[in-house]
Amino acid sequence: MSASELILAIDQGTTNTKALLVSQTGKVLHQASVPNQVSYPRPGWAEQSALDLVAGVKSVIATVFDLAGSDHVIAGVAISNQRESIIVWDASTGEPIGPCIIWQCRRSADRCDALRAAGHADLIEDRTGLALDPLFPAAKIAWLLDSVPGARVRAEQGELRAGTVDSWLLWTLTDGAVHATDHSNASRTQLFNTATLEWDAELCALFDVPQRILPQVKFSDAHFGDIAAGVTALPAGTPVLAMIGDSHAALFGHGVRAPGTVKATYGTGTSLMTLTKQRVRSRHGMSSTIAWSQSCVVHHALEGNISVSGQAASFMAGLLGGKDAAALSALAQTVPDSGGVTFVPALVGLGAPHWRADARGAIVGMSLGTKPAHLARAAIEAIAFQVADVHAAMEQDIGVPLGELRADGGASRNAELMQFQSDILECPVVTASAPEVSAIGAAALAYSGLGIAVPGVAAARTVNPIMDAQTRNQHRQRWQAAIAQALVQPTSNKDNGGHS
Ligand SMILES: O=P(O)(O)OC[C@H](O)CO
Repeated sequence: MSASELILAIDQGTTNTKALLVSQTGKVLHQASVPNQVSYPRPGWAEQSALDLVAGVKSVIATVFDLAGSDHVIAGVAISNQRESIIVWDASTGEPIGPCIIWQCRRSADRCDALRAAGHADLIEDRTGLALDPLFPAAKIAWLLDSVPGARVRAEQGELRAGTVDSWLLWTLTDGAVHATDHSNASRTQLFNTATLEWDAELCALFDVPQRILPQVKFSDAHFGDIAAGVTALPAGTPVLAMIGDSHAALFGHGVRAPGTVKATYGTGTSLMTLTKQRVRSRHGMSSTIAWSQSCVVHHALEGNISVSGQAASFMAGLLGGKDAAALSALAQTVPDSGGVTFVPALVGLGAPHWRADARGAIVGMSLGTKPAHLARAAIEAIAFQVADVHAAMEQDIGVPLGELRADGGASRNAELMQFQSDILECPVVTASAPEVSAIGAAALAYSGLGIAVPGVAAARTVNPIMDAQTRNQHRQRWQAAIAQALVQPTSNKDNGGHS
């Protein structure tokens, strides 16, 4: 492979869709990004247009292809994606039968509750490593099949296909030639048995999902298929050489190949992940998941997924009439602390380690002295507090103190947040020199299949704790009291999308 042959990595996230041209040394040579719309049609629901996601991918590919010019040859494509978001489409027309129901959506909460009430939660977690929760696609697929007229019959007759975003993009980029996913994405569906490495017939029956509509599961560094003629700016036949969930790709991008290092990706939500020697069952609210499969070997991990973290800042910015998360962060810096105000961004329930779909957001501790800057500060601090909760639970599962935390994603560039994170965790936080670690990780995985070892993204700086123990404990107690408040708030049926 000559040095001019490069991987184009797509990072299809909830908030943005990006494409990056990544060199054989892991350097980002060109990149493009477009924002995505998310709709919230009812309390607790969240969805995107599946066709808009494809349009965004085509647009960023075209921009990067143009920027690459004739200097570079695109040897292949790597896909990293928002996980647990599901699309069901017509196999002959490629038309989605409904929206892309995204990971944050809670519309299938009643189905999960029914399975729990029937005593199936333990079996589901035992086989998939995932706590029964509407975050995961299984119950969402069933919801779509039952809500779109005629869909269930069509699914049973083999006329429909279902898949997570990687699978949907692969289908469209190959013009319907390939219906496949990788082990990391399959392991997030709550239908994949991570012990047998197959779709689990019993789980498909429990969730009422016909197995025949699910994609073929391949190794994350497989040759998944080839880009079809006229679908994108890329030449026909450009191979798709890697697919991997974004959080998993970030761990790979940090250069982590063995247990012992934990990373946090600060995106719309935040995911903490660490490799494990084998498949484990968490006892402290973590997910046991497949990190990736490479060179025909499956690697397992523990993960704690926080549903709303970076998004807590943009949400609070909106409430306060501010422009965006960056403006909120600037406002937060005008006060030395939150003035005793705590914000729990349980805006779609709480994920790890609590797993309470019925929890709702809470702002506690306000007084007549509370200013918008205190609320802004509380929103930034909430990101760090949630990460600390998952970190503590993960440490309990692992049984030994976790060392430094590797940080990546947009909010990892916020110096004040990283300092507060280190202070609350009482451990060093090492930030990555490039924020786009997921895309670089996906590219590195594709390169690895071509025999090229891309180094992990270098550290930008190490942030050490400076907070005194008494202040840290006060902060932690304040947070725990607020979490308790968020967990006891009554949820009306309407908040679950009208389901009882
Ligand atoms: O859209 P992101 O980058 O926040 O990632 C979403 C996660 O993959 C959901 O599990």
